[in-house]
Amino acid sequence: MASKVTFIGAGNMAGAIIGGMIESGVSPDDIMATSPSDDILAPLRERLSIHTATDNAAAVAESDVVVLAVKPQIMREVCEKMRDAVQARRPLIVSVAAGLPAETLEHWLGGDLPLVRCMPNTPALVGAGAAGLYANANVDDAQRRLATELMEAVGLVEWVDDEALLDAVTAVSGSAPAYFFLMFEAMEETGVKLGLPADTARRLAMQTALGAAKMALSSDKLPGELKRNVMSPGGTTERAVEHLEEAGLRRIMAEAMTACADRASEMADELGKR
Ligand SMILES: NC(=O)C1=CN([C@@H]2O[C@H](COP(=O)(O)OP(=O)(O)OC[C@H]3O[C@@H](n4cnc5c(N)ncnc54)[C@H](O)[C@@H]3O)[C@@H](O)[C@H]2O)C=CC1
Ligand SMILES: O=C(O)[C@@H]1CCC=N1
Repeated sequence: MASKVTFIGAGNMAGAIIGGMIESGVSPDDIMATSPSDDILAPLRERLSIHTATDNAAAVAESDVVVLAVKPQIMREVCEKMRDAVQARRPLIVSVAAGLPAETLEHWLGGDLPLVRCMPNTPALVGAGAAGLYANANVDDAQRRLATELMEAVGLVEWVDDEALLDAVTAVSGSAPAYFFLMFEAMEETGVKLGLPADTARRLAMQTALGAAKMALSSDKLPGELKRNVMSPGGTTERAVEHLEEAGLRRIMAEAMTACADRASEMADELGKR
């Protein structure tokens, strides 16, 4: 991608996408990141050789794509301060913020802009991200391809036609790395109780998750069948899976993911007022 991409905000999510982009071969010369604090930018400059700036408006003036990657709570102030620069340049805007509606973001930036809302996740850092994307009516085909190219550099891309579905994407992939990290913690704790050294239990649990995901992605069988293939009748897995089902794992996942999606829509109500 020869387009100049500027990340407004250089935290966990921007850092993950930038790291993944560079890993996939995008030139650091085409990437800029901004933050009010040079303490955050200096390591990115030194480690990844990207451009950095503390002035958002100046950074926008040279960009083809502007990725909004600050916390939702400060987004309004950040957008309004760079509004004139955005209107002068009219780049493709890509927001990765949870909750905030495209129309509100566009309005804060002065209106009539091509804007893609994206819900990514941090495994983008290792090229294994999973992102949902939604385009507003001003986004043309070339800009849609550009957003796809940007996010495909760091993982899987799924477009949704209904913006409200991004809340579901947040529950299924945006927030979901944390569910698996929690599972790793729980599996390690139990592995230790069962006598394994902590690092052995951790490595085995993580490698097993990687193997299960890789196997399910490359198989033409559905996960239920792959699960049954591990469950020998009267064997060990059957005992564990029966326990998970009886203890309500499906209900717990449904409640947690619904709470996640509800929070995204609540954030839109709290922060997305125009
Ligand atoms: N962390 C995650 O797993 C995911 C985060 N997101 C979204 O990404 C966005 C950023 O989240 P994180 O990276 O986790 O937060 P973070 O707190 O790690 O990063 C935010 C960055 O914004 C910078 N910043 C603060 N004020 C600024 C300003 N005026 N101008 C430019 N930069 C400024 C901060 O220095 C910081 O580097 C949020 O909107 C969040 O909803 C979306 C999907 C996943
Ligand atoms: O927890 C959050 O609000 C952000 C959005 C999705 C993942 N992290």
